[in-house]
Amino acid sequence: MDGNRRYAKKRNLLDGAGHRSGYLALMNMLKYCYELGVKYATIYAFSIDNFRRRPEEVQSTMQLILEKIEDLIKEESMVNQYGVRIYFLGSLKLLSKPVRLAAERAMVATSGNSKSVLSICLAYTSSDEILHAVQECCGEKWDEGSALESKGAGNGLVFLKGNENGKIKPSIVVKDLEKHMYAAVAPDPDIIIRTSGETRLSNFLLWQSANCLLYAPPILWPEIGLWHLIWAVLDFQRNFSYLKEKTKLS
Ligand SMILES: CC(C)=CCC/C(C)=C/CC/C(C)=C/COP(=O)(O)OP(=O)(O)O
Repeated sequence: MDGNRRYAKKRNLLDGAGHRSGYLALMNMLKYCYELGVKYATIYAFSIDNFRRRPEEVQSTMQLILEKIEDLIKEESMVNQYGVRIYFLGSLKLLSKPVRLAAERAMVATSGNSKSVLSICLAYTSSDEILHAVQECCGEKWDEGSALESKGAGNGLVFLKGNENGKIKPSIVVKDLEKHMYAAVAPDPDIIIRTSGETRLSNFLLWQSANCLLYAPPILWPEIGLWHLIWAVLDFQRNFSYLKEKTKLS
């Protein structure tokens, strides 16, 4: 959702008003997605790097996020109308207690919804997600090794195998790591939309975007509309569905 502050500047508004307009644009886009039958949407709401912004800005953005999480879980919200289950992805321990608790409440409150999944990346970066997955994975393998050791099957390092040079390496496979990614709650994305014309991924879903269309319309996020979404889907259908099929087959 790039360009909220530039949108505010362009219209002589405060930064906060840019993020509020950004939130309205997000609600419209999600509604279009659900009407079109998109089952999984993942949004980059706040990165770990965003914590380095001015403290007042971090505080006001978090205040907005808190307020909007509360709105999302209201009975009459769009999330409940469309049967959307919410997940928050990221190092939630970095959030203030009220925001973290609200995020946890939203995950519990929507856990009975099953039509679509909305993943909200908060205090997220892809490198942090990958590190988290590696740590969890090694911990799990270590526990498996220790369990075997207690059964007398060897030492606690049973998950480490020697290779032909006598060096040891953990027997971790791609699937082990993927299981521990925050984003494991959804399949890999088909399309990433990044506004303001930027074609960088800025540490978003780096692992999961290996076979993904990046659509980067030259507009600021609050200016996004239905036509941009349709254009992204048509672009994907024209160029990418064939490629995806090929990747699956090879
Ligand atoms: C509950 C929920 C999902 C709330 C979402 C609230 C929301 C719209 C957050 C966006 C925050 C953000 C850092 C946007 C990026 O624009 P920018 O600040 O980087 O703008 P710029 O590119 O013009 O500097």
